Amino acid sequence: MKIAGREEMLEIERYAMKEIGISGAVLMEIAGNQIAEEIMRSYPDQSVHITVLVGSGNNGGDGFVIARRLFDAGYTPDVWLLADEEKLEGDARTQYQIHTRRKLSLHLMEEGLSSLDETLKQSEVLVDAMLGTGVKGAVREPLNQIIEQVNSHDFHVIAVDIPSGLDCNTGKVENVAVEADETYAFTMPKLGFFLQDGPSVIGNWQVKNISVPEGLADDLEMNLPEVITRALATASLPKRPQFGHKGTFGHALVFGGSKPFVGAPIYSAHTAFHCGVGLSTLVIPEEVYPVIASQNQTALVRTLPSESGHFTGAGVEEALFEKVTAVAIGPGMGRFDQGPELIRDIIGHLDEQPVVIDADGLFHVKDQLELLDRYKGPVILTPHPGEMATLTGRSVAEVEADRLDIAQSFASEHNVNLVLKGHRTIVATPHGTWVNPLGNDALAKGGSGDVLTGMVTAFLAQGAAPDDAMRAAVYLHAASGEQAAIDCSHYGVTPDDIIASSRKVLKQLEGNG
Ligand SMILES: NC(=O)C1=CN([C@@H]2O[C@H](COP(=O)(O)OP(=O)(O)OC[C@H]3O[C@@H](n4cnc5c(N)ncnc54)[C@H](OP(=O)(O)O)[C@@H]3O)[C@@H](O)[C@H]2O)[C@@H](O)CC1
Ligand SMILES: [K+]
Repeated sequence: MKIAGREEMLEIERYAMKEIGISGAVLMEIAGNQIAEEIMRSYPDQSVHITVLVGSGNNGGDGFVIARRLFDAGYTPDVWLLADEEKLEGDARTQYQIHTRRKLSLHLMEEGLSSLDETLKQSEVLVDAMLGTGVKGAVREPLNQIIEQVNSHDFHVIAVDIPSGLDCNTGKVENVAVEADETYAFTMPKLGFFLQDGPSVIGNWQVKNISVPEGLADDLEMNLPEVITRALATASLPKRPQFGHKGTFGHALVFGGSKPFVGAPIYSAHTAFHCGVGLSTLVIPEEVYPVIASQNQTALVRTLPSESGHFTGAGVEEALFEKVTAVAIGPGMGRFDQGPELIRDIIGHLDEQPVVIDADGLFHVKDQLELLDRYKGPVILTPHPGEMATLTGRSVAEVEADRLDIAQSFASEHNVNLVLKGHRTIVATPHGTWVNPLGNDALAKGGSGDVLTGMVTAFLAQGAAPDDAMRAAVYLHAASGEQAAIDCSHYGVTPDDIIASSRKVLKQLEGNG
């Protein structure tokens, strides 16, 4: 499922009208109908109090269609036009004229905001058709006040195409946006659903087909990001030959650990084991061996010389990587002077196996990014926004404000594969970008990233291509977090719970495939 911005939606709409010959009024009619039908399905009792708030653009035009369809079906919605009638033009004006010529009831702004608030107080369902993809900048008077009023009430809010006030491209809410329970997006979800403030205002979202095929985006050669749907995640999992032996399923090697961080590499190696690898091996500093060995039951353990609880950089040799099919560097590794050299040395000894770099592995690689482009095998980086800021020399705020573009351009510029973690994790390769629609606060905990590293490494070790491995892993990780929160509460989820839930989720995905 592709994700579109404002300009792409306009281009697709233009194409549908000009080249396919579906007029704007027809598109609007289908769009409005689709949402009216959803409302009627959810609220079969026609006495339900529905309020439709209509703005001056085409989003408002959709609102008029929804209202008319509801009247036709025996409902009596309160419809408010929140703009000057003179301002309406084009298809929105046509819909307004149909509404008024049919003498369907309509409230106007002259009635005043307090009268609108009286209506809102009695409403059970609110349809937000004030502003759509065409919003520019901060919401102006009086709509900003009206949106605040709307948000202060406790009714079911249905946003038409996008919650009013949310920027379609950036996901930024400049001053105020409708907090929707449900958003019905036409043709495609919008970029803003997944960025910045978007996830917190869109509620549950669904796409409605309005007779504009999604494939049009490809015909128009739009290189759009895609949503990692459950089906895509399932298709991205490595295939498992039924009669394989442990050698068939790969060998993941995790380089990490230090005195303060003994748990991290264990989580990664342990996760890899739970996600299907035949073997996983931990390579850790000698001094932490006793602690790690006592806590680890699934991975083989190798040690390298250490000093003050960190690797010294010595001891990396080819034999470490024999029969290894994917390597993760970084979990719990910490920062130490020889770090950059150690990373160079590890990569220098690899034989084109995929390499995942995470945590302080990223810190050690930040000043030698050319190493990544030069390496002949696939490189996968899994930064959180802070690590991405370090890699790019920007602030965390800058990274968060422009996640998608920063991830896309970093992947292309350095010829790497990137998982930019966050509330809506982004997967970027030099050839494409995907957005994970899942994830919750239960994942925001130390150790959760190490589990994700283990998942990506596991799928790579089993032969998945980098984009497949990253998509499968980020989806599985987030779905496991959601499942764990159901089982153990949002407060109580630990990395071990995410690992345990991942088996449940994998089982569901296996059933889907
Ligand atoms: N694409 C498709 O295939 C289809 C699209 N469709 C629908 O069209 C929608 C896009 O419609 P659109 O382009 O007319 O823009 P829309 O969101 O109604 O807003 C424009 C109005 O908002 C106003 N306004 C702007 N900023 C503002 C602010 N900060 N504060 C206050 N006001 C502000 C602006 O006023 P102005 O700034 O010009 O004075 C103007 O009046 C789309 O979301 C979907 O619902 C469907 O009908 C079917 C097919
Ligand atoms: K809207």
